Amino acid sequence: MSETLDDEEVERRLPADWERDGDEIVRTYEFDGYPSAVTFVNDVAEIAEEEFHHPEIVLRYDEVEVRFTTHDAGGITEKDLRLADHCDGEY
Ligand SMILES: C[C@H](O)[C@H](O)[C@H]1CNC2=NC(N)=NC(=O)C2=N1
Repeated sequence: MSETLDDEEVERRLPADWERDGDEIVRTYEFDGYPSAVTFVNDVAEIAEEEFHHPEIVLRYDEVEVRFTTHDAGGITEKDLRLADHCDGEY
């Protein structure tokens, strides 16, 4: 099982544009409209399934909020940081 990262390491390694919210990391991506937001959600869902590490996603008209935490570990792990990078790569 993945080990949770300590506060300093999360702060140091959190990708730009991501924030920490308790035991989660979160980023809100902005889009020019709903269709492109939905496309992004599908891209994220594909990666999440490939990596078997799934975010909470809130789909709004022109933005998508993505939240990661590692439920199995009860906090933020390497997996969350890695998936955050994957999501940024799809944006
Ligand atoms: C049984 C457990 O849900 C699975 O091992 C996977 C599925 N996707 C997951 N996604 C996230 N974000 N955290 C997990 O701990 C996790 N676990």
